[in-house]
Amino acid sequence: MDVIAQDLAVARGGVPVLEGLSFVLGPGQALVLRGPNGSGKTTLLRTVAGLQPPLAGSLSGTEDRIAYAAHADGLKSMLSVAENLRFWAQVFGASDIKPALAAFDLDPLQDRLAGSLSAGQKRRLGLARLMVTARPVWVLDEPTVSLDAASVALFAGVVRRHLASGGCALIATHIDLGLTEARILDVTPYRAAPRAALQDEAFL
Ligand SMILES: Nc1ncnc2c1ncn2[C@@H]1O[C@H](COP(=O)(O)OP(=O)(O)OP(=O)(O)O)[C@@H](O)[C@H]1O
Repeated sequence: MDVIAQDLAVARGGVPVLEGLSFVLGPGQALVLRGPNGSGKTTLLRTVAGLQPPLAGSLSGTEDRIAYAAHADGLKSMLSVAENLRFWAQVFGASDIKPALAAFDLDPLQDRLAGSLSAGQKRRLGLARLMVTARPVWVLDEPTVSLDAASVALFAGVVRRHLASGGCALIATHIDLGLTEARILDVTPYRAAPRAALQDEAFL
């Protein structure tokens, strides 16, 4: 099933950010969002993930199919690495956390409390969570922040395997993940036109 965005407009804090945006994301495909800071990539990802409604246009193929990895890792600091993964595996009805531990080199850390991990280790755990959701559409916001080169390579491999197994990914990233088959969508041309009335309100 494809994810289809048609003539989508998205807003943040009531202010339109992007408009007129359309794309199709099919099985095995990756779409990388580009654009300067503040251009609306996160807002678009939040909308696709269902955390906020679109201002206009339509989205299909997203319901109950999205695994979203946001800036905040959202880990339970008083649970161990393995307990965190088990928790999410139960929420999503998956059972085996071993492949996720192995893929992100978390085996040696599995009994450590998540709260005691370094920033990069926390990020690896946050991303490992994707693998226990069994969801086909990965929506990733700057997934490589805090990761060293070796971890970026691990992560790129995980994404590649996800695509090869029929999954897809929508990724906002400033770095090149080396996904040669990924398409690029620069959001800059879709910036919403400034609205005088809304801007006036902002100065009140
Ligand atoms: N909580 C918020 N309330 C109101 N406006 C916000 C909020 N968060 C972000 N914005 C604004 O919405 C616009 C789009 O921000 P967004 O986070 O989507 O951009 P981005 O392309 O993801 O940026 P970056 O590359 O810096 O992560 C920006 O002008 C930003 O200042």
